Amino acid sequence: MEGVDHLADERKKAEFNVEAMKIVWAGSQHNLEVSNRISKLVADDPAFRKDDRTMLPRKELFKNTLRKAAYAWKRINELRLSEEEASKLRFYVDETAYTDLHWGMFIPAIKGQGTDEQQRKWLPLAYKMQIIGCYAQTELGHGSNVQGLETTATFDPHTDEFVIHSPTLTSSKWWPGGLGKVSTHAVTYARLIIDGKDHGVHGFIVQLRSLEDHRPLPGITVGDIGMKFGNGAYNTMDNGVLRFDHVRIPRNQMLMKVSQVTREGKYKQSDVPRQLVYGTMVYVRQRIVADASCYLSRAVCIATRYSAVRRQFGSQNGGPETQVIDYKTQQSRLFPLLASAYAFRFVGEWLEWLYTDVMQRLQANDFSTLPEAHACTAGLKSLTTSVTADGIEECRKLCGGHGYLCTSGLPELFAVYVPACTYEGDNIVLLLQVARFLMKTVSQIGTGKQPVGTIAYMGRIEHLMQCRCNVQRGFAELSADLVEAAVAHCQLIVVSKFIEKLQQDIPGEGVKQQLEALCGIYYLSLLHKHQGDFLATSYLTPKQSALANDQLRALYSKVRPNAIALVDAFNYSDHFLSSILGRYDGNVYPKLYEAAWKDPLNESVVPDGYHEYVRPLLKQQLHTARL
Ligand SMILES: CCCCCCCCCC/C=C\CCC/C=C/C(=O)SCCNC(=O)CCNC(=O)[C@H](O)C(C)(C)COP(=O)(O)OP(=O)(O)OC[C@H]1O[C@@H](n2cnc3c(N)ncnc32)[C@H](O)[C@@H]1OP(=O)(O)O
Ligand SMILES: Cc1cc2nc3c(=O)[nH]c(=O)nc-3n(C[C@H](O)[C@H](O)[C@H](O)COP(=O)(O)OP(=O)(O)OC[C@H]3O[C@@H](n4cnc5c(N)ncnc54)[C@H](O)[C@@H]3O)c2cc1C
Repeated sequence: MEGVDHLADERKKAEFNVEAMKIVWAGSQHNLEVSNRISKLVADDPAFRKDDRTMLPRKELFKNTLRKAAYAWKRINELRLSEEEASKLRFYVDETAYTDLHWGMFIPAIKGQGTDEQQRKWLPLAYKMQIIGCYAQTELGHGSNVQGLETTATFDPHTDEFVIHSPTLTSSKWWPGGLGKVSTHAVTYARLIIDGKDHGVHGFIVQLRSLEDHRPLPGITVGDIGMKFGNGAYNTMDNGVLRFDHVRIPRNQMLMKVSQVTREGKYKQSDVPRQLVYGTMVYVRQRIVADASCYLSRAVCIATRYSAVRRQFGSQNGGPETQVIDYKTQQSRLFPLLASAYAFRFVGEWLEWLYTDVMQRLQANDFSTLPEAHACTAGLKSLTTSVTADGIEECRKLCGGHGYLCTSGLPELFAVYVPACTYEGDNIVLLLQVARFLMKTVSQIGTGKQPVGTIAYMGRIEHLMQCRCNVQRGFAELSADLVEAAVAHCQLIVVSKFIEKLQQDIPGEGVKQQLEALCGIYYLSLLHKHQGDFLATSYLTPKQSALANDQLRALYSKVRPNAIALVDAFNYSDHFLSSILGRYDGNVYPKLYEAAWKDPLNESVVPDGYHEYVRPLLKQQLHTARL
């Protein structure tokens, strides 16, 4: 019934202060206040309706996204929202759009790789959205291999310009979000050519469309690359294709913080690592880690609430059937994901600190922690997005048949999230970067002391490195194993940061105890999953492994009465979750039934097509012997 909290009994079981846990999840009292205010602002505004997305044809869907983005911008300015509040508003609008790339990559690229003069020129235009930008790096033929990009930027000393050109079909820019139909400018990555010498990939600001009539400028061919996975989902984004036919830009539109080209055409590489040209990707990877906890927690919230509502089997003498959340199999699938959501939240906080620290060091020309930052952002982006993508799908399955309905919110959540395993760096390619970092670390141990434990096999590689073959062959031969080592390395970071979080002062009755239980579930479920490795390397005895599994089950029982309260602490509105299964009040069945009749297919009792295609079948006079 309306107004009844079908989960009230579950909420009464909580053994901790949920309001205090909301502050832990939000990061601070201030963050919680801003989240509450902006989330309500969005949820209460019908202009931000999103329950129709999966039913709109692409052109209508996209136009609706443009409308929402323009309306959001209008509200941001009317209400004079701060950058923090504006970012929260875009988060709660919950619709991928060209603005993600404008604010999330185009502006950071100029801030990270532009000179002070270039920032003074371009950032005010971008902040006022008088230009709209995208990040055009990936090409049809190359995405992972940035050094393989083919677009050229050839310096013309006669005119003090760069000529931007797409020499081959595979050099066409392909995938950049916001490029297809909206962006007026791009930070474009191209090979810098001076007097016939290739200086590698650099960033350039290129205008793509007229600010008067939005038509592509001369030499520019640009469009959308077409429909992507799922209905609605990422099809609100205009991922584009772009070709340059000898497009001329002024020399001062090469981003020149890291390296410069003088008026005379002299190339100057500052004494900074060339990899700083990759800085925007590092920035986004660390943000994606924090975002993974948001996506995973949304799916877990839906699956947990529904698991408490859903009853199946187990009725005694006509009494109520068993809540599926009480089945150990349901708990063994759901609670590690709940623990992961919290774990990723905390490692995301730490990674943001690490990134900020590295950026401050760079200001002082201290590059000592750059390799660690690269390895951590790459590895944690890979780990958290893979677990989150798989976790959203598991949450769909945890909801049985109803999880497959669009009104569960889970199919679209999955469809919009899964590209995170690919964009900003394919997850395997990034893990190989971590493995390279690990190998370099191990080789630097290099005093003949063999690594032990789960990285013992790296000693064999090191041995190969020293005697029988070169690093490349050893690395390539064992790359699949090295990727597993990289994952283990990243898991160690996640567990360590969860434990460090628990060593902080955490106010609120019972809050720390719940987080300790979730931390235990996180590392014990990992131990359980990989117990073969631990047993094979004698890190664990069979008895210890059995004890760990017993403790894991005990922790499931400890978390069970608190599960609903632990997902309430995510503080998501019903509007944001957009899920009948995940409703705060648990009023699932009536709302599922009500929603079904709103589907356009039910606008008529007899479906379109009946008379043409069904009636003739029913009325046909079959003359086959079979009948
Ligand atoms: C779910 C929504 C989330 C939204 C959250 C909010 C985000 C903000 C908004 C964003 C909106 C939407 C997100 C989607 C948009 C997607 C955008 C993109 O996809 S942009 C394109 C991304 N492309 C890539 O990531 C390409 C991946 N490839 C690479 O990074 C490189 O090619 C690499 C690293 C694989 C290889 O580079 P290279 O060949 O140059 O190096 P080597 O491997 O030879 O290594 C040499 C040396 O360099 C070190 N190195 C490499 N990279 C870095 C780095 N980034 N920083 C520092 N150091 C680096 C490497 O470790 C080696 O060191 P050595 O000491 O020699 O071993
Ligand atoms: C939704 C979406 C949005 C995007 N937005 C943008 C954007 O705004 N701007 C932009 O520039 N790009 C964008 N991209 C492109 C994205 O960054 C690339 O697709 C991504 O970097 C992967 O590169 P790739 O497509 O070349 O994959 P590939 O590298 O071709 O991967 C194919 C397979 O090859 C494997 N592989 C590749 N290299 C190696 C290796 N050395 N060793 C072992 N295996 C390897 C990979 O693991 C993978 O299994 C977007 C992509 C998507 C899907």
